[in-house]
Amino acid sequence: MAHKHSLLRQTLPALRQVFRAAPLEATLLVVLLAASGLVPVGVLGATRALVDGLVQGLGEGALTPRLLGPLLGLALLFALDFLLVPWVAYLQGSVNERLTARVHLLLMEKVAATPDLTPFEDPKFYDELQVLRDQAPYQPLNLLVFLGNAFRESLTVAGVLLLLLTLAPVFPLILLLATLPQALLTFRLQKGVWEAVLFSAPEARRMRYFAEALLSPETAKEVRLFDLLFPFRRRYLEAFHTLYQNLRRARGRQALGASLLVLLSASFTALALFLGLRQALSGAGGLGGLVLLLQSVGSLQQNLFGLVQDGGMLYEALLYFQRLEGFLNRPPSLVEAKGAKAVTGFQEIRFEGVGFCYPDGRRALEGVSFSLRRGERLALVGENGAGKTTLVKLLLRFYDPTEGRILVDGVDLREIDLRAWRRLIAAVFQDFGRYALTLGENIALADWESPPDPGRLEEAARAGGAYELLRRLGAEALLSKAFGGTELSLGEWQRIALSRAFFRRAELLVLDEPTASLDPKEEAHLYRRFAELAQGRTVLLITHRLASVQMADRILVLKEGRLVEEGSHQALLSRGGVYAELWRLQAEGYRAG
Ligand SMILES: Nc1ncnc2c1ncn2[C@@H]1O[C@H](COP(=O)(O)OP(=O)(O)OP(=O)(O)O)[C@@H](O)[C@H]1O
Repeated sequence: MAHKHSLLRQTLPALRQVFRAAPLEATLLVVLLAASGLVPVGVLGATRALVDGLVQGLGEGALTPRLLGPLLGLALLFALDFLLVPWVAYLQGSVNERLTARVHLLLMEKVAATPDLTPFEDPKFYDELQVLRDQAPYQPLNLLVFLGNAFRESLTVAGVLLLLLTLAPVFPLILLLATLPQALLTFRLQKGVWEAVLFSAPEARRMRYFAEALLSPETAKEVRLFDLLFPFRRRYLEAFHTLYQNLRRARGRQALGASLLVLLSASFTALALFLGLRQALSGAGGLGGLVLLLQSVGSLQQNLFGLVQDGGMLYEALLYFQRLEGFLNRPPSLVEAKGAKAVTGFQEIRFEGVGFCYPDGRRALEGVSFSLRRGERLALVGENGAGKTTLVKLLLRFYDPTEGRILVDGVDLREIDLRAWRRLIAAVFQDFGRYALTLGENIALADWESPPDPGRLEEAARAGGAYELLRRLGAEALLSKAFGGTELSLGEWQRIALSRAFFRRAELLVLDEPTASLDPKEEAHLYRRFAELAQGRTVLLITHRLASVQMADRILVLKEGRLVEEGSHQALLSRGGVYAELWRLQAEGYRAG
């Protein structure tokens, strides 16, 4: 009973998704599958009646109604069987398409609607997402095919056993003994194989990873330059051999065990036939009964083994839907406060003793306090890993501080409506997006709800340095090679990302290394325009190029997660601290160059 329950529990999440994706078609599919599962049972019954009719009518030389009935029945059943095939395929295909789209949509909604980035820090979340994403294109189809087969085969087995009951109760029992042990053993061993596959997931994943590294265009240059085919191929093969050894061992056990049971199966089959023959000779079951018995052995074996063979794929598909359900039911990592305040602007943002540890325990910020007033231009500098980007992530509330708080006009950021807050901000990140959309769309994404406005697009492109590009290619030019569009250089993409930020008429502009890929001319140009562009806006600029920092009203220097210096360029230079040292090093570098 407990087993039954767990089987049901395993099947429910999958069934729920199937019926939500396509309720009508799924119901129809169940009906057709049930019919196709019962057809073989009907064929056995009709064959038995036909044989019995034949024995009785032997020598009469005419087709009696006793023969015509079963004959017609058989013809109809065969016709039905042929008829069901295309319609089952049609429904499976159609439900599959809707189910696959549904699974993808559920994943997209769950992941992209998460307001913060904390889940991505959790390796378990990340792994789950990876598996769910990788298998989303084929597990729905596996489910429909293998669950459908299992349903049909179970019905056939049950029907055949019921039919055998009409001969004598002992027959279903003996035939089950003839077929079930072998099927069960095969199932158990087969399960060993799937588990070897599932549990050796790390190997399978490593294989995929190294194959991907050699096949993808992102790594193509280094692969060739450093001759990475050989080391990566070796790693691939190492993973493959481990996986292969495990699987081969499990498969060998499976074949051996199943062979050992052949004797048992043969004995019980012989016993059933002996009893059947005796019954037929005594005239009790008739010849039809004996034929039924013979055919039942074949049918039971075929269907039980079908169940076993498909069991592995079915198990995996059911597991997939269980995982999906678990993933979708994950509680959100960031819960928005009830009655959050919808802000429309701010006068001052204040960091008060802000500290932050990444969920893996790594401390990135400690005791950071400063304020940023409306209209001010603040630069954030510091060595790699000093915590600059982390500070921006907290400001955008991708994470909440682990100590201290961020106040917007005295209100804790956690009490502020997140969407309203983010609408006030435009940012260019180091890893900005490059979307396979048109050039115009790439820029206007920052405010996609507004109606198209060529004037505004032009203005943003001018501000971000993409105006030439816009004029040359046009707003309708499809970008990114993925869909046959134009590919841009990294610096050109960065101009688009900057224009996107300017497109959103935001109060606060956050620029994290906005010029890393720009040529010196455009960089100088951008900073010269900066005062004008930043007019009335509050700006937070992260940069390693100290020359560009001079346009800031105030500079914050971060070192190992702590705020160590704060002041204007001149004040910090005369202080002779970390900033002055960084400045001296850069200036020397330029002179040496
Ligand atoms: N997702 C993360 N999980 C764990 N640690 C992280 C994560 N992101 C960053 N860190 C760590 O936090 C510290 C601060 O990183 P951050 O990206 O804020 O530095 P940064 O000052 O912006 O550096 P850079 O100049 O290289 O961009 C680093 O030591 C980094 O290793």
